[in-house]
Amino acid sequence: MATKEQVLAELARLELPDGRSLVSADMVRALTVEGGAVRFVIEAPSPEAAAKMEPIRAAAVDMVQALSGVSSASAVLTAHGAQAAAKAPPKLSIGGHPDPKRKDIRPKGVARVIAVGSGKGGVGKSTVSVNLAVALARAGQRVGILDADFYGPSQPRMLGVTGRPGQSPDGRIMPPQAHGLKMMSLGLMVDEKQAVVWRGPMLMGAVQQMLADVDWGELDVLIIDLPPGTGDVQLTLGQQKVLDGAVIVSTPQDVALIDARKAIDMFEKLKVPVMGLVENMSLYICPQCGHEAHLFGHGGVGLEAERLGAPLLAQIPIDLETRLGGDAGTPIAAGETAAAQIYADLAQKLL
Ligand SMILES: Nc1ncnc2c1ncn2[C@@H]1O[C@H](COP(=O)(O)OP(=O)(O)OP(=O)(O)O)[C@@H](O)[C@H]1O
Repeated sequence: MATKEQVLAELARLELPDGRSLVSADMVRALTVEGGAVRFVIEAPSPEAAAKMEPIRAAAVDMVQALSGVSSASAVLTAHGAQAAAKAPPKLSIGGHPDPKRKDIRPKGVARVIAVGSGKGGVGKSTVSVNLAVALARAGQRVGILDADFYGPSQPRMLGVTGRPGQSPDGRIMPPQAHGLKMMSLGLMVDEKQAVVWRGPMLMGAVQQMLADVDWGELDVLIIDLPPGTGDVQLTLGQQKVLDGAVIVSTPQDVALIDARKAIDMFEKLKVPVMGLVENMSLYICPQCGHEAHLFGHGGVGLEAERLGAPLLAQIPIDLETRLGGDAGTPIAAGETAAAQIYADLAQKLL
């Protein structure tokens, strides 16, 4: 069986026009080797560079395929959003009341829209959203993530995307790409201080624009990272029949669970199927001695899932690497740790 190191060593032999290799130019992302099947993402510095790199991608796949112990190889070419952003600042402005004439805001090319919600803030909803999105992309899905947590947009930081998105020739917003995902966030369009004073109609207008005015293209799934609670954004998305399902994140702590119940009730009233619950910060395993501590209680989310007849989709421990990855713009699910495996399993369950 080939190892990741052997694959990287092989890719390091493939020379780019500037003399560097895919490895020395730090373009290889999300490399996985599973039972002889090798998958990776080549992240180009800009969409223009990516457009010229198809022959490199094909050559890289051929080289890896020829390695002994490799049964199949595939690579996806993406472009990093930040550079693209610098070249094409959008003229489109976000903000303003929703257009009542615009009824159907669900993006046409998107097969499924899944919301990730929570009752209470700070339970890890954005962390779960982005890592689930990355895990789905690693499982071969075409995935987008819409950061609709307008009061605290964290996806740009969690995915390491800065700068403003580009604009397509027909005037739509081009979502930046990172870690194999298309991403859009109000945090890329307006000053954070501006958005926090927005109320109902402004938020609904922004939701409408970020779904309908963004060129999401063809996607298998769009994950929406909701604001915490049961506010205007949730109502707009539910009433306008945008959502196919919702995943609820909670910690096992009672105060979080009480609020999670309210979020679940709201989705039920809106006739959005609750696909399951995720227990985040489920336990802490001491890296020194292996002792398990249930800092926020134990089992509460599982009991709630049972009461609802909805699956408990995952139990995610408190993990330093998860927090560090989130702060550094490298979601933990893009790596090979135990936490990454939990997200891969969560993605499989949802698939
Ligand atoms: N399993 C985990 N292990 C360690 N840290 C975590 C875990 N889940 C989330 N965090 C950290 O907790 C903090 C809050 O997480 P996050 O922003 O995802 O929560 P949220 O519910 O989206 O919050 P908000 O209500 O502000 O939108 C972040 O610093 C994140 O890195």
